[in-house]
Amino acid sequence: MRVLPSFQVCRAIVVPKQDSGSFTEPTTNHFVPLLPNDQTPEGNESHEQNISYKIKIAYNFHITGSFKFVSSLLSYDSGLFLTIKGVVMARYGQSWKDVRRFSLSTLRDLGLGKKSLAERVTEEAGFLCSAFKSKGGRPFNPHLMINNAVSNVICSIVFGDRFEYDDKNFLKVLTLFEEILKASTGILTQLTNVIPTLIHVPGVASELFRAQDNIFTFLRGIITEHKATWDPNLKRDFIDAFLEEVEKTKGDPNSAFCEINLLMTVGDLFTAGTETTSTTLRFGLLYMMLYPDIQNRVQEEIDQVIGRERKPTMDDRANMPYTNAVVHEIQRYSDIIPLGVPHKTSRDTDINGFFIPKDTLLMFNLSSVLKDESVWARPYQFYPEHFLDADGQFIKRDAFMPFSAGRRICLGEQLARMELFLFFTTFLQQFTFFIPRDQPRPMDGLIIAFILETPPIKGENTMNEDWEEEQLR
Ligand code: HEM
Repeated sequence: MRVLPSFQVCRAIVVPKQDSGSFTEPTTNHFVPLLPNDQTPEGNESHEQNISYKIKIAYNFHITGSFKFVSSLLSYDSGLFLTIKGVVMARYGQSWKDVRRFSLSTLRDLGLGKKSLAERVTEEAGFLCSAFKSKGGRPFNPHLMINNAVSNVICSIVFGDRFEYDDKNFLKVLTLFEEILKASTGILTQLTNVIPTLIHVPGVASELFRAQDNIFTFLRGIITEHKATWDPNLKRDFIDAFLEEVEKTKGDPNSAFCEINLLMTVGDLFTAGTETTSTTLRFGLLYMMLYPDIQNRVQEEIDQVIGRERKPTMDDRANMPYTNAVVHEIQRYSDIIPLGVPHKTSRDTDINGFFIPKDTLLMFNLSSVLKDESVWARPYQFYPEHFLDADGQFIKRDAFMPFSAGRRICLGEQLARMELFLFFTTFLQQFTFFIPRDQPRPMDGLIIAFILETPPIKGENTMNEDWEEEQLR
């Protein structure tokens, strides 16, 4: 493995497919405009090749769903080959393009970027605050409740439904995300990554894919229900819109709109739309507990601009530079997806003197940009002033790229930004968060999983375990 140093825009850890002999030694700073997917030639590959993607098991098992589902598509040849559909892990090509374009336009049709969706988010934030209030000021861990509320936003777009915070089935699904993240750093994953043939040992695959399998069973149930009640004249949600495309393109062997792709895309939106935003929000609350002065300043701004009664709207953001800066700093400092999503060069590539051969796995070191010492005044501190000018006005920073960049930039960025601002502002409008007096100060460090996790917060844990057990019983 060779680490390419000092990129101006985005840095990459490059993992050569075979030998590293073909790499030239970097000598100067290099500019990398997020490489591989932007440069893939379109064209004469077969449909099957277009959707196949070679990648190491450590990444496969996070994202691609149940082993049973993909098992027939697995083969072994100095690594694992999977046929992957959906958006997140789909190989750059026509199928990915069609599904990404469709997903973006359907999300817009269903309210993304419009007032109606912002109102849905504020409504959900209100439900969540009521659930917080029901704790009567006692310490508790808001982990699952926040996940549930955030997930409800993407669920209402994709499934046309939300789930109550005490819905036992849904809470079980939410705990599966954590299982997946924990397993991602587990010993079995590491071993399988080093010795991919292990996947063929009976029991290994089912253990690795157990949680995904359960998530996909849940999603299959929802899709089956939709199919049973589908009315072509009524577009209730994303699944209905996708079913319409499946119907329209029936008989076209090259169509991306097949049922497997429906399941994978719904899985992508559901998982990507739940864990990322809720983890960021939990980091936000953690930082507010750790830095009460910053929390006070946000609350003062909320009092001035919104007051205590009116619900926050997206229009408020322009008048709230400090809060906006804090929300950005939460994302910069928590840096929850430090290595982005892995990509692969689909042809030999030459970038400013680097030769990167075809089929090289690339991981983008987003962390090196979000914590770049030459850009940020205090890269390793929580410092909202990173996003404020001398007059206290909000400033955009080029090196703020938690959503990555290029053609594969996060599809849900707009939704995530809206959710972060509205949830966070609603929380601080209604509550002050602090560490229980008898508890030690939690760390502001990170737990490494595929995405980074908040550390356990002791005082909250006690309550949470009771609460979670109570909910799941
Ligand atoms: C704070 C919240 C979020 C963060 C930090 C985040 C970050 C990211 C990152 C780093 C990538 C990889 C980009 C790349 O491959 O270079 C990504 C991809 C993606 N995200 Fe997000 N994301 C967030 C929220 C969401 C939400 C709410 C959705 C749901 C709509 C979503 C859907 C996706 C999808 C579908 C992709 C794959 C895009 C593609 O490959 O074309 N994300 N996200």
